[in-house]
Order: sequence, then structure tokens, then C-alpha cells
Amino acid sequence: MMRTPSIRSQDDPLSIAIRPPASESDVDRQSRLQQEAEARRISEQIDEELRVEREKLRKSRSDVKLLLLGQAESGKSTLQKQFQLMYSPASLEGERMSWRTVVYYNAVCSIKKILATLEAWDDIDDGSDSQSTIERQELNQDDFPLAPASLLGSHIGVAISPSSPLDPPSPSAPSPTKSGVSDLRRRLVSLVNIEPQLADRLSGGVSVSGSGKGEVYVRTGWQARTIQKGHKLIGRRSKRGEAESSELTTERPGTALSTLDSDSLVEDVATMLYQSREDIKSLWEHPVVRALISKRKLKLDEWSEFFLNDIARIAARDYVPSTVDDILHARIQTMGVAEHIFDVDIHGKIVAWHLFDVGGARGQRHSWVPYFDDANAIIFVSPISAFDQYLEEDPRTNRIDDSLQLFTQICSNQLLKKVHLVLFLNKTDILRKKLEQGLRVSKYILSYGDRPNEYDSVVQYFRVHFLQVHRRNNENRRVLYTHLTNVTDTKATQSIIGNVRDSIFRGYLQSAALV
Ligand SMILES: Nc1nc2c(ncn2[C@@H]2O[C@H](COP(=O)(O)OP(=O)(O)OP(=O)(O)O)[C@@H](O)[C@H]2O)c(=O)[nH]1
Ligand SMILES: [Mg+2]
Repeated sequence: MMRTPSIRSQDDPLSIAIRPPASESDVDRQSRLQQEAEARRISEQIDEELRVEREKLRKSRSDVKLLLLGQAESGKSTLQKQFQLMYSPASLEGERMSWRTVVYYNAVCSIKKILATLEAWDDIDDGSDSQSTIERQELNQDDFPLAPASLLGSHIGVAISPSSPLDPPSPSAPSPTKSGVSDLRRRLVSLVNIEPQLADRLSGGVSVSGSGKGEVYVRTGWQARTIQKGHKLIGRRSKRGEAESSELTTERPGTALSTLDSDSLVEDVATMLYQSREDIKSLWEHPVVRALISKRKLKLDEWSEFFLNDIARIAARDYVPSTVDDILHARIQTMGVAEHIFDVDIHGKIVAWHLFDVGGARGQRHSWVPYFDDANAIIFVSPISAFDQYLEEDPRTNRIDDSLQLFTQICSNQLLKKVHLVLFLNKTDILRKKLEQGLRVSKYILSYGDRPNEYDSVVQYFRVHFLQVHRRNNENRRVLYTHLTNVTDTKATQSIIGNVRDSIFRGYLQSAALV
């Protein structure tokens, strides 16, 4: 049998290898002892770092982890901005200049979409009268056939998508005259041609498949990329990858903004917008564009109206986005999962809250799962104004139907069965506006039938469907907290955040058995 040598054995090859040579001089000995002391120092430093990491991990177990989930454009990042405004306003203030690029991008994309729609009409232009032509073009949405079986077919009957607003009208349809429009188009073409470069600047050159929308995606930390290096405006803590936090600004905001280096591309866009401001205004107010919008031939994104209505202010030479309204309305898709950390004071106790804001497009949803196992709470955001909209990534799927399907998956997920669940039925302001404009819910949601086309009735109908999904997938008998929201309304949202914070924290304390 083989004998295992003792580590103390004089024959131990390791002891032999590290034993100083018998002929070691004083100088060599001194040098060796120095090297050994340095190695000990490094080893102790590593031990200390490990200890600090372990301590952080132990502490982070007592942090609150809150996921913001929901489909693309539902309002998750806007809600995150409201948290930031509430718990770390200085950091949002420090980001103002970087949001200018997004606002410019939103404005340029909106103008591009208007021009593309006009061009689609122009291709088949026969020079007939604009107003009457568009009126003759009423889309007969009652003719939409039923969608193929939806996952929630038993809950909600939806109509399939009408043609995209960018689809040209059928060749047999006459198109509007565009007196003055062609000149505007020609003059604005160089402005809209800069859109891909702006997109590239925001996304840092990253292109993403799976969104379905030709929009730009940003990873967390993009603000820092658009702000020139050397101006450290925002304190950051990080956890997973390049995750972002939102703490103190290191300079007074006014000073910080004035010391920003300029980005020549963004400055070029600013100059072009300034020079084109009258043309943009004329285009936006042009009767043909107005008619296309009112007849729903041109469907712009919700934020387009906000920025185009205010183009004189946005195109001004010294434009800086307003901390609240402009930043809350600026639209940029989230890529992956962005972590934001806030120190939240709950009745005198400071607790770190980790907010995970996810990308909601279908191609992004796989990245949510790693965050499920240690989540304490979820706010599921569903845009109930979207009854007449279809997924960009799947234009046959009604957005309310997708939201219900997604909510079903969240409610039934085993990893999430103990998580505190909050539902935001969001974009209530847009829902109200659509109903006031006469949009009929039953055209898109066939199961709505002949119920009154009124706000309270519509809200109640959608709420009941979400509650039903929850009830059918609630083996743990957890409570569902529901709020009707417009997350661009700061006062109302912050009051709701206060309620949600208290209810989450109560549940968190109970589950942590601290009370
Ligand atoms: N009027 C109004 N606009 C809203 C509301 N909620 C969000 N928006 C706007 O809708 C757009 C999309 O909101 P985001 O917060 O970026 O959507 P998201 O859920 O983060 O989308 P992804 O990152 O793609 O998953 C933004 O321009 C918001 O300003 C709301 O309640 N009312
Ligand atoms: Mg987002």
C-alpha cells in the first residue's frame, strides 16, 4: 500500500521546494523576507475584500427587490423615473442634458414618420382634394375578422390588427393634395436623415433583434455615455454587470450642466432643429397632417404629440429638458434589465430598494427570469389605453390581450408565488382621451359587446379581466393591490408610490419574520 507523506515530512517536496538554500546570503534573505511579507499583505487584502463582499451580500439579503414588469411601452421606465424623482431627485436633475438627445431623437422620429406617411400617400397622388379624399378613406374597422385563437380566448375576444399606419392606401384610393407639403418635405429631409446616427449615439452602436420596432434600445448607464467623459455628474453603485444606481450629484446641477462638453452630432441636430423650427411647426399644423391624424391614417406615438406641440421650446438654441415633464415623456426602449438603487426611509428606517426596470418587448422577456428568485415585490404595469393597438413585435396581437397573457404567466410562475403583487392599470389619461374622441372599444375588443363606451365601464371591464386572471392563478391566496394610474402625473403617482412602498414593506417585514 502506498504511504501518504505527512505535510510536515522533511521529504515533502513542497517543503523542500520552498526551503531557503543553505547558502542563502544576508541580501538574498532580506529580499526573500520582503517578498514573503508582500505575499502575506496581498493575501490579507484578498481576505478582507472577500469579507467585505460577504458582508455586502448579507446586507443585500435584507434589501427590498422590486421588479417592474409589463409589455413594451407600458410605462415601466416612466414609473422608475418617478421613483428616482421621489428618492433621488438630484440624480435626475444631473441627467437632464443627456435626455436632450432622447428628446431630439423622439422629435426627429416623429417628423420622419409624418413624412413617410405623406410619401406613402404621395406615391399614388392623383391631385384630388385633401379633406374630402381622406374623409372618403374612412377605414371600416368593423370589418376586421376575429383574431386567431388567443391564449385568453375565453376571457377576451379581440379583432386582428388593421393595416399599419405606414401602409399606403390602396391604389384605387385617391390621395390628398399636399400644397406646400412637398416643399416642407424637401427642406426637412436632411434633418430626418440624421436619425440613424442619433440612434447609434444613444444605443452605443448596439443593435438588437426581437423588438420588432425599428427603435433604439438603451442599456442601463446610457446617460453616462451621452454625457462626455470627465464630468462625473451622477454617483453610481452597481450590482449585476453595469447596473446603475441613482444617488447624489457631485456638483450643483446648474454648474454641472454648464460644464458639459458638447457632442458635435447632438449640437448639429440642435442647430438643424433650430433652423427648421418654422417648417416643423408648419408641417405639424398643416391641414393634410391634421386630417390624416384625425382620420387615424397617421398614428403617431403618444410622446410625438407632446414634443411636436412644444417644438418652439424644444428647438430653441438653449434648450435643456425640464426635469419633470420632458424627461417623463421622453421615450427610449429599455434593453435587458436596469437596476436602480434607492435608499428609502420607511418610518425612520433606511432600507435599500433595488428597482429592476426591464425591457418589455417579447425579445427581451427571457432576461427577466434570473431576477425572479430573490424578488420581494412586482409592480405589473398594463397600459389599458392600448385596446386599439397591436404589438410592434407581433402586429396580429392586440396589446391588451398580450398584457393579459403576460400577467397570466407572472401570476402562475412558481418562482413568484410568494411575491407581493401590485397591478398598475396605466395610461388612464390616454384611455380617457381616446374615448372622448369617440374610439369604440368594441371595435377592437369584440367581447366588450354593447357595454357603454365610457371610461368607468371600460376600466371596470379590464380590471375584472385582470382580477380573474389573478384569481385563477392564486393557489397561495395572495392579495392583489390594484391602482389606476397615469404615471406621467407626478403628484398622483408619488402618492401611489407611497402607498405601494408601505404595503410592500409590511409584506416584506412579515415574510422576513421581523415583526
Ligand atoms: N400620457 C401618458 N404617457 C405615458 C404613461 N405611461 C407612460 N407613458 C409614456 O409612454 C412612453 C413609454 O413609456 P416607457 O416608460 O418608456 O415604457 P416601458 O414600459 O419602459 O417600455 P420598454 O422599455 O420598451 O419595455 C413614454 O413616452 C412615456 O412618457 C401614462 O400613464 N400616460
Ligand atoms: Mg423601459
